[in-house]
Amino acid sequence: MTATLTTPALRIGPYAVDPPVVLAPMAGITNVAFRQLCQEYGAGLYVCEMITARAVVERHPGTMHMMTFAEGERPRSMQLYGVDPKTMREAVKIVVGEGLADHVDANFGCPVAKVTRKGGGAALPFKRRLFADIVRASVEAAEPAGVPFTVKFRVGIDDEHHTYLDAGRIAEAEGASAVALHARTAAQRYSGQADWSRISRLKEAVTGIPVLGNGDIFTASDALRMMAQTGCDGVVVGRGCLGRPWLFGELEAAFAGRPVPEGPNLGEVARVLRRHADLLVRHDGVDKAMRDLRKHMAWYFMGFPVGSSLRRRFAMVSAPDELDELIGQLDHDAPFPADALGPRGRQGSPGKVTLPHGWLDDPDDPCVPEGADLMHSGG
Ligand SMILES: Cc1cc2nc3c(=O)[nH]c(=O)nc-3n(C[C@H](O)[C@H](O)[C@H](O)COP(=O)(O)O)c2cc1C
Repeated sequence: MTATLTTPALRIGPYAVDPPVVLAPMAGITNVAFRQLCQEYGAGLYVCEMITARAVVERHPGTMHMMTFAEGERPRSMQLYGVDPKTMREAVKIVVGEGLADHVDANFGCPVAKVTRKGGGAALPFKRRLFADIVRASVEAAEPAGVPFTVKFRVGIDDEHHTYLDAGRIAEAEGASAVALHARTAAQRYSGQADWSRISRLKEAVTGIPVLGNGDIFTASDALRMMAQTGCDGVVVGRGCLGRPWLFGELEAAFAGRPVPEGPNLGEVARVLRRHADLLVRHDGVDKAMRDLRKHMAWYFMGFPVGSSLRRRFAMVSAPDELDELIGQLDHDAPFPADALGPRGRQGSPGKVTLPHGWLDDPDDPCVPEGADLMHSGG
């Protein structure tokens, strides 16, 4: 039986997301060029890099540039990060009111110390009332324009402080259009395995809006397995598509019950890499494009027979001509490595989550520390 026969269509507000696949927001990765590249392989919902709510309100020029979408990219899906209801309301009002976004997601999953130390990211859902206030304020700002607001979070701070079931119930009660769970705690960072049984439990707790599952989808069959095992309404794919934008084509085929195409050989990967470079140059100019592309090189060549000195040269490429010259040196016939599981991107080791003093003493204390809405990148 195929997933299409067992899986009802995913709807997020007014949008049918078919196949039920979402590109995870990834800071420094899911810019307009990368989204466009992924969208060339398959349909789904493609979320932009995380944008700081305060920077939107202050109309930070770099932030406004991050809100670039390709012509015809619909829905324009934007993730915001904020820690207080007022700033989030204002930011949502701006991006919705000025027609910059058709879907707004909020990031409550960031485990980075400089964020959790201020009570943001994955620390925030522990403060149930504050979390509810932020969701309500954002929904109130988005709803009049018919723009759905969704929420992404982790299992909790650590194994002693799980927040996901309450976060899901609160988000639903306050009018969110869907929730997405990265099935790890903040203390886990990206280590170990995502615990998909948490997604099943969230699905039982949240019955009126779609529940999206996230964590460790590296192949199309992982996605089908997550849907079948957890009953989730859709999947969110992060590190699995790094250096592998064609994964979205494989997901589309799998969800339609078609055979999943073979992975590309090295020559085809080089063509994808070249296309990625072109898209980046078009949006950002050569210098920024090459800087951005360099971080994707190791992911593109993962498992392929590319010598270390050639890899190093790719990782320092500074111009499209040079890229072409290096591509010419690759063994284009090298087949896709059958045993490569795919790039895991950043893994990070587990560790204690840095929190504001006394944060865990009172889960309902809605205080926000001074200067909490800091600029940052990371998820
Ligand atoms: C480089 C990188 C940047 C990320 N940035 C964000 C972010 O800005 N917002 C967010 O909600 N999650 C962010 N994440 C987390 C992913 O969206 C996703 O939840 C996580 O990678 C788990 O999914 P995966 O196992 O498919 O990678 C980031 C992850 C990575 C690897």
